[in-house]
Amino acid sequence: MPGSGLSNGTFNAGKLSDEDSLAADSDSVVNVDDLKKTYHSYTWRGRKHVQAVRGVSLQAQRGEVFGLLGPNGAGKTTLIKMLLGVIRPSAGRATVLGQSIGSPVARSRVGYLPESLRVDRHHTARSALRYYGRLSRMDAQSIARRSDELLELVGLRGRDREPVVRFSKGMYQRLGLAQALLHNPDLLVLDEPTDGLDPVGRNEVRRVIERLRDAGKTIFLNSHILQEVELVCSRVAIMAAGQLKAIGAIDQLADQGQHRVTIDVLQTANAAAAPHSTNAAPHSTNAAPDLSPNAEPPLQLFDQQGQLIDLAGFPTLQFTRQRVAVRLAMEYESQAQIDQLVDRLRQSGCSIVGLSTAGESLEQTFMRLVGPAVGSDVSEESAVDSLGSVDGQRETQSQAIQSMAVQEAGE
Ligand SMILES: Nc1ncnc2c1ncn2[C@@H]1O[C@H](COP(=O)(O)OP(=O)(O)OP(=O)(O)O)[C@@H](O)[C@H]1O
Repeated sequence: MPGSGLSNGTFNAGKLSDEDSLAADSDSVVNVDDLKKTYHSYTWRGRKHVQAVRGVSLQAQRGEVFGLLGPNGAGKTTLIKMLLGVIRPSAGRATVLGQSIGSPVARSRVGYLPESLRVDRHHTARSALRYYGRLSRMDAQSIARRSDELLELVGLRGRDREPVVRFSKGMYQRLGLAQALLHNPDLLVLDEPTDGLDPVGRNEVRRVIERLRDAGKTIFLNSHILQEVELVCSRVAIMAAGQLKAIGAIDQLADQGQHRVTIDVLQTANAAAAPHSTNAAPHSTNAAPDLSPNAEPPLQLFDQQGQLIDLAGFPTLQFTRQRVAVRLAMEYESQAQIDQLVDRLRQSGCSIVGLSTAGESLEQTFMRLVGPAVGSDVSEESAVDSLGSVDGQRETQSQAIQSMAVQEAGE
């Protein structure tokens, strides 16, 4: 990667031009209806079919940052390629800004930042933008004007005449954002825009994304970095095995999951480690029992009279010893479960010194919905990646358009 070891330079996101603030046609910028893609390929063992996308429907509204999440092989890149018009769907329908995907008008209004943009070493940021502008058939005057605005926007104004080999990865990605914005698209498709960036670089790219969102651009963001998605996206779609597992605001998705309560009980002489008693069901823990000779016996709670507190009604309770407390934690579905546990502890004379509840993180939501990583259905043995040298995640915009022609000719 160019520019390794060099600083990012001072970053000052510039102002957006009126052109950037242009409103899109309608509120539904991306409209996907039961979209499907099956890849067919031939090997010496016969024909293979990979159902990469199996009936996905979703909408992204104007001005929102929409996150697309999913494990490897979920079908995200295939979906993005269909939206960009790089490959044709096998079935279903989709529009971008009211135009059929793949149509020249739709393509002219979509900007794409591939995962790993390749810019020739000899280019400066300015000459690279000139090159991409010419590819998009922009005239020299428009290229110069847009370059000024965009270099300001992405914070590269003072560094625009340096060769890109001196750029850090963050600067490089910001240049990538500028090239994706050159023709002033209404929809931006960003593939892993912050992958491999340090926290400063991530923050810089995030700030540009936020400015674009505030200016009314719609952003479709494919990212593996869940924290990133949590920070910048208003809604997310979670895909696995070619299907949509969930779609909605991050809070909404998390609300459907389990919540966890943690209660700290003051550790007295009575609430100490002890072997299981026979007069009550043992407090369960999800962890496998440690059977080694030096293992500590499981923690249990005793009342003031030294009797084991019966907590068998709370089978998922887990215990950990804190400095001055014993921490009880369990998943709960209703407030009543917390009330019952608190009542039980108080009736037994326990002093509660802390209680907190927490919802799911996006990562927990993701794991709940997706589980262990799963790939798409393959009708025979393993999937074959027939894209060969045309790896969509590494394409520049112009290469993407060229590859579309190649793909379409082949289909
Ligand atoms: N050109 C192709 N020919 C045959 N199968 C393909 C082709 N492109 C992708 N696939 C298969 O389609 C499925 C979905 O792939 P896709 O690249 O869309 O997933 P993804 O979610 O983007 O994964 P990743 O995050 O790893 O990029 C996978 O099983 C993949 O092997």
